[in-house]
Amino acid sequence: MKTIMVIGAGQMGGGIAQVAAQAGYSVILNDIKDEFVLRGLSIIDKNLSRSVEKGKLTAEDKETILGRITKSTSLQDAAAADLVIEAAVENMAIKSQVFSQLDVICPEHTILSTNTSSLPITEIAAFTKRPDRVIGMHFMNPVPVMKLVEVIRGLATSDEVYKTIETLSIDMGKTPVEVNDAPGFVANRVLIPMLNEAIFTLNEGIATVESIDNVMKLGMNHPMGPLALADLIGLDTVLSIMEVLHEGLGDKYRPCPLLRKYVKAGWLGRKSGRGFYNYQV
Ligand SMILES: CC(=O)CC(=O)SCCNC(=O)CCNC(=O)[C@H](O)C(C)(C)COP(=O)(O)OP(=O)(O)OC[C@H]1O[C@@H](n2cnc3c(N)ncnc32)[C@H](O)[C@@H]1OP(=O)(O)O
Ligand SMILES: NC(=O)C1=CN([C@@H]2O[C@H](COP(=O)(O)OP(=O)(O)OC[C@H]3O[C@@H](n4cnc5c(N)ncnc54)[C@H](O)[C@@H]3O)[C@@H](O)[C@H]2O)C=CC1
Repeated sequence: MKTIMVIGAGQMGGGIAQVAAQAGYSVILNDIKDEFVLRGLSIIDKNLSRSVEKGKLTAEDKETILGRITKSTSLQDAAAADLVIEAAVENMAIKSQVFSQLDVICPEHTILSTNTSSLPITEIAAFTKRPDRVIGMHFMNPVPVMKLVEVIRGLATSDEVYKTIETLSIDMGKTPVEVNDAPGFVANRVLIPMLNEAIFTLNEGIATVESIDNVMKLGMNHPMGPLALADLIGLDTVLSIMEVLHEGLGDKYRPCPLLRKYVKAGWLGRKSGRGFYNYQV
């Protein structure tokens, strides 16, 4: 495997492109607009500069890594990819469009993977004529820091494709963990209801934003509180995942109305400058 195309240059796609380029792969970073690709590249540049300042990389390494990433705003560029990692927004209509187009554009050997947080891999695979070559590759945020990749097989995913992705994840410095195709897989089945419950706690006036986060940081040693973590993930993504859990697993997983209200207001967390906290964008 030589060339990886990453679709979506947001916080996840940018991070995935960075670790893939650091692992020596040629990366095509794709988004719908040039400005989004440039924004993704500038975050990668900033991350690598920080590593240079800390003495973890040389300035020359940084340039070599950046030199492995090419920009793309056309899905047709996937014709050159051995693997595609899709990290566009958490929306089945968009993913279905992307996967059905990729199936036509990509050579037969190309593996099509998705970084979806919660959507069924088997259903995404069914938008292609190569369901045996479709797989879930679920990285955690922030990608350059977090070790886990959940690897999720669809019903038809071949053993060969699973093995390739397992090996690639290790090459990228990650630890793959195999989980079955079910709403939210393991990570988000367990994590996101906790974030939703923290939002209910806020909505019911039980404590302030800071107090809720402090309880979980000081009491449970979580590196960040649930409301700060929801802001990091993106409240639109948290809501999409809760909706998948709600639809697939029942009423226990009802999204908190305050979460819906924030998303409707465009308060999406760090990426929009406002969520449970305020940020500079
Ligand atoms: C929604 C889904 O589908 C699945 C998910 O991803 S769920 C979310 C999973 N992620 C989490 O739970 C994250 C929980 N939070 C944490 O682990 C930590 O708070 C954190 C890693 C984000 C920040 O750690 P911290 O110690 O508070 O801050 P800080 O000292 O600034 O950073 C620690 C290191 O991470 C790096 N880092 C932090 N944020 C980064 C980012 N966005 N990109 C790249 N590197 C980053 C820093 O440069 C620093 O690196 P060094 O060790 O080389 O110095
Ligand atoms: N935010 C998180 O903590 C995590 C998110 N994920 C998943 O990763 C995916 C991306 O999430 P984020 O990076 O957080 O979102 P984001 O909102 O930061 O970025 C998404 C990017 O996809 C682009 N995009 C939208 N439609 C596209 C298309 N048709 N073609 C190419 N690019 C397109 C957008 O312009 C945007 O730049 C989602 O499926 C999400 O569920 C997975 C793990 C963690």
